[in-house]
This record gives sequence, structure tokens and C-alpha cells, in this order.
Amino acid sequence: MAHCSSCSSSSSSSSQSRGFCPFSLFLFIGSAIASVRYLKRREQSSSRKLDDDDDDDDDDDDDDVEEDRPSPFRVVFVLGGPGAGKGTQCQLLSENLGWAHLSAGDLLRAERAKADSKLADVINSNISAGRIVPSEITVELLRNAMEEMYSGENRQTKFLIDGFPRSEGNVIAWNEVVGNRANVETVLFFECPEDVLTSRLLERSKTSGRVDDTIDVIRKRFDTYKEESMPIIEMYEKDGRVKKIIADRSMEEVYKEIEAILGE
Ligand SMILES: Nc1ncnc2c1ncn2[C@@H]1O[C@H](COP(=O)(O)OP(=O)(O)O)[C@@H](O)[C@H]1O
Ligand SMILES: Nc1ccn([C@H]2C[C@H](O)[C@@H](COP(=O)(O)OP(=O)(O)O)O2)c(=O)n1
Repeated sequence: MAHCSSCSSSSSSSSQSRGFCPFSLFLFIGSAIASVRYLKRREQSSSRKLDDDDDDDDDDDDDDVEEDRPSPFRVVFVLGGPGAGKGTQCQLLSENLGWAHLSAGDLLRAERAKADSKLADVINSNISAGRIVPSEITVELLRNAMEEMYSGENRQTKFLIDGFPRSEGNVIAWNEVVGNRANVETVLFFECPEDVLTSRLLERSKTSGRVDDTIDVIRKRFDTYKEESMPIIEMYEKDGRVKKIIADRSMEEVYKEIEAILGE
């Protein structure tokens, strides 16, 4: 127990002589309570579960997002293999339904392209190798984009987040940085056979100018998708938020199905 200097002057000398100090006991109990609270908060912040609805103590001191927003952002995560048509559909939906389209890949490529970006090298090395960029980078870009769109004229509050979360690290970082400030209502999962994905990506490579639309990197992206992204989709399937979209159909058919889901 900590030494209590006040005891040596004013506390009961008989208590002190028996080794008992009320003030030290008070300090000890206080610091024990603080430690338990700290550990509890750490545990909550690293939780993998999105939208922890019964969160009870962290709303007041989280200054990551604006305090004046009346309700959480509405979010739909859009997942599926590379080339499944996520970007194509999100673009159409944002034009027609008023959901903002935020592509994690586009945000990373835009950051990489900035002349003064300190993150360009790390983004580039991971994308070129078909790997996932460190999650804190991607989540920070997403959060900034959401806040910026909310602060703008349109006061945007509905977001289709395309290509995210793609890994356990993505989920953890989202929980820490955005957490309950967004409500992930639905996860759209574009299911499409690998041979179709490959031919779409090779076709896209003719015009995309993307360094990762080459057959070698495409194979690595498929591996990353199976190893890191599929478990995340399975996790969301268990909590009932996944709507499976058969993506190996015409753009119009896929669009109609998603439009109906978002209109529900
Ligand atoms: N339903 C579809 N049928 C055929 N081609 C498609 C379809 N949806 C998208 N594409 C094409 O496939 C390529 C990959 O689509 P994209 O939206 O960029 O996929 P993702 O964002 O999932 O990587 C693009 O060239 C796109 O024009
Ligand atoms: N959540 C994300 C999304 C994309 N990335 C990186 C790694 C991906 O291979 C590239 C490209 O992603 P993007 O979603 O644009 O492309 P595909 O769906 O693979 O066609 O960006 C990431 O590291 N983390």
C-alpha cells in the first residue's frame, strides 16, 4: 500500500502504530477502481463486434467524431472478391438513391497519389503485392471522408462503404475509430466465381491503369481475399446482416436486386 505522509502528522497515531492508515486504504481502493475501469475500456475498444449496442460508458469522452450529430451514420458494407462489381454497383446506387459511395481502394489510391503523402510508400507496396494496407490508414481515410461529407452542404449520413472491412484488423480499427458512431445496417456480399472475376479484372486492366490488375497480383489478391476477407463475411453471416448478391449476372439484374434491398 502507498505510504501516506498525512498519517505521520494528523491521523490517529494508534492506527498508524498498528500499520493501518484509513487515507492509504482510501487511495488504494480508488486506484483499484480506476484500474478496473481502464481495463474494461481497453477490452471494449478492442472488441471485434461492430455496433455494440449496449455500450454504456464511452460516449462522453470520445472526441473522434462530431458531438452535434443527432444519430449515427447509416452504413452498408459492400464486400466480395476483386472484380465482383462492387464499385460499379455502388456508383449506380449513389447516383440514384442518395447513398454516398466511399471506396476504400479509391481512398487509398487517392492518398497514394498525393505529392506530399507520407503514406504513399506503404500503401503502394501493399497494393502492388496484393496485400491489405495497415488498417489504421484505411479507417482514418474512411472516417475523414465520412466527416467531410457530413460537414458539407448535403449533410450526408448514408454511406455505402465499398471494399471494407477486408480483414480482422480492419474490423478492429473500425470499432476503435468509428464504433457506435455508425450503424452498420447491412453487409452486401457479392458472390462470383473466380474465373469470372479473373476475366473481368483482365478486361478492366485494359483501361484501369491499376498496378494490381495483372494476373500475378490478381492471384495474390484472391489468396488475400480467401484468407483474410472471407472470414469477415462469415462473421457477419452469423449475425444475420449479410445479403448475398449473385454477382455473376448482368449489371441491370444485380442493380435491381440491391435497389430492392436498400429500399426495404
Ligand atoms: N454484372 C457485370 N457483368 C459484367 N461485367 C461487370 C459487371 N459488373 C461489373 N463489371 C465489370 O467488371 C469489372 C470489375 O468491376 P468493378 O465494379 O470494378 O469491381 P470491384 O469494385 O468489385 O473490383 C469492371 O470492368 C466492370 O465494368
Ligand atoms: N479495406 C481495404 C480495401 C482495399 N485495400 C487495398 C488492397 C486491395 O487489393 C486494393 C484495391 O482494393 P479495391 O477495393 O479498390 O479493389 P478490388 O475490389 O480488389 O478490385 O486496395 C486495402 O488494403 N484495404
